[in-house]
Amino acid sequence: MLINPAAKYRPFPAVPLAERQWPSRTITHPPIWMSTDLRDGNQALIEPMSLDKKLRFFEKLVQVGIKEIEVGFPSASQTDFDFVRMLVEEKRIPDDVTIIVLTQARDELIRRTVDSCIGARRAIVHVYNSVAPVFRRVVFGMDEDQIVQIAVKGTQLIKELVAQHPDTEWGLEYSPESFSTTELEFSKRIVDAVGAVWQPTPANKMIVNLPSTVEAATPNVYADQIEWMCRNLNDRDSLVISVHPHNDRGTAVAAAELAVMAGADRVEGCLFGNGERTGNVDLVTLALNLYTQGVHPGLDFSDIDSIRQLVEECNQIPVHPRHPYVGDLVFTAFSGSHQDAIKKGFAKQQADALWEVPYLPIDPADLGRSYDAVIRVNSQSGKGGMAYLLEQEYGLELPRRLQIEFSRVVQRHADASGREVAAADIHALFAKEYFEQDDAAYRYTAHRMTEDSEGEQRVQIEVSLQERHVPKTHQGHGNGPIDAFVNALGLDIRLMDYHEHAIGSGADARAACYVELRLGNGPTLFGAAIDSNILTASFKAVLSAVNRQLAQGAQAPVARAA
Ligand SMILES: CC(=O)SCCNC(=O)CCNC(=O)[C@H](O)C(C)(C)COP(=O)(O)OP(=O)(O)OC[C@H]1O[C@@H](n2cnc3c(N)ncnc32)[C@H](O)[C@@H]1OP(=O)(O)O
Ligand SMILES: CC(C)C(=O)C(=O)O
Repeated sequence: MLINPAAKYRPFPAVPLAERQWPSRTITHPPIWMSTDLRDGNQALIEPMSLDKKLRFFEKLVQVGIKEIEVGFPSASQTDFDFVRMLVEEKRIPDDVTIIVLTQARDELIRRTVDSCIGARRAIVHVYNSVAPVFRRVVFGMDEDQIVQIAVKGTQLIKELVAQHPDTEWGLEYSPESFSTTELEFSKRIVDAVGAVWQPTPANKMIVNLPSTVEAATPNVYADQIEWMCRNLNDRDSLVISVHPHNDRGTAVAAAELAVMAGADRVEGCLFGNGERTGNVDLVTLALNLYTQGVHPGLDFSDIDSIRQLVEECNQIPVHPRHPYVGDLVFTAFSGSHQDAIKKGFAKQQADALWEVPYLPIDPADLGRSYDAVIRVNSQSGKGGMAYLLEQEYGLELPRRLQIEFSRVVQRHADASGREVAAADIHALFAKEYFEQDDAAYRYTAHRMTEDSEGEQRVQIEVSLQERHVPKTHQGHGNGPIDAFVNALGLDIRLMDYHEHAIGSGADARAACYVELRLGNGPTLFGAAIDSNILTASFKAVLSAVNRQLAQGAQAPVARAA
């Protein structure tokens, strides 16, 4: 890189726009969406789409609800020409959808383009020529008047040709290509000249598409340019002002949004931002950005994964895992504090209330994505993530202090493996630590209990256990079943906390119990168990905690203090 980039690159000049209005506007309704996936998107593919792929993509765009679809550059390739003919002849264009076909402003190309649409109910011929100084000088070697003549003559020819096919409702779209790097006065001049030929009316508008063919400035500059054009073009009420932002600086979405605030009525782009170089603006992100502001975009992305699948297949380009709204990882949190907040947010979120789940700008369910993938666990995760997964996948509602205790087990595992820990792995770790306990000192076998309504010591219990693989029976009594069980064990146990909940419902319901206790002077530790009988679950949970105490070095057995 250069020490002084100013020797090679110039800053983009600001637009002298007095009292610009767009910064204080908000977007309250969606623009007209135009998909150029089958044209700008297609021309940027390593392998352009086949007829079959184009058709499947077209049908998906229709299903999503896009009403203006640029279907190709029919004069450029036989496939594009054949595709337009197929749509027209096989009557595959719904009544409320309009096809658009692109052509350079060259006679033979215009003729073939108009031919491709004959018989269509409605079609828009999109004609362009590049107007920026560098194109005038380097590519065309023409002055401003000659460049205006290319556009004017092209429009005249289109007008003559379409007049010969009155059964089709024809529209015109004109793009001064490379608009955003062109002097505004010259862009106005050429657009007005095209309008003077086409003669649009408020009832029969002409589309003026103002592309940032190469994005060269911050989005506010583009917004200024659009507001300037909206203020200064002739017959504004007979025009649909369209924008076509490219993403060379990575700010196409912002540029499109600010341009709409500045007065653009229509946005051209591609699903997930395919298109020349860094792509066209991503229509999905734009639409869902609106949706998260409470404005329905008029497009349906409620099964966004199936849309992504089709687009990836047709474009042969994967969508990035961090792509807004659709990427594999965008509804996933690995870091502990994010997981904690998301878990709490989901727990508090009411179905019909305003969306308030921290870190998630949209409800994944609105896009047909599942909550399961929201939280994933690795070494950066805390208790919230693993607790969420255990609850969602296995119905285990761990009390808070148990979450803290068990998260250390998960953390050790994640650090050692260096990998993501799946929900099934977390459950296996939990089962090993609390349920299975390979070297358990005590294992529950059976119990018999009687309750006496008289006196203080009302519960009598006989407990059968395996103690270090030796069958033993103990008797005890207490003022409740757990008290009686603990007394029967004859160990110095102090119960600190107890939680239980049902897993499932009806005949298959089981009880989960979590018991926090201290054995002698040992640490306070949890035990956990699941059983179809709630008392058995709680006895097993006590033994689970005792076993963990002993495994961590407490003396066994510890005699109960007198
Ligand atoms: C910004 C955009 O995305 S615009 C869309 C771009 N898409 C495409 O180009 C994809 C399809 N294009 C093609 O297949 C071909 O370019 C074709 C069929 C359109 C034309 O092919 P060719 O006749 O071989 O010309 P080529 O591709 O080299 O284009 C350059 C010529 O077109 C002229 N030209 C370029 N744009 C325009 C225009 N909008 N209006 C009139 N002439 C133009 C150039 O001056 C140059 O003319 P020259 O050869 O006399 O110097
Ligand atoms: C044809 C025009 C609209 C274009 O694709 C561009 O300028 O990027």
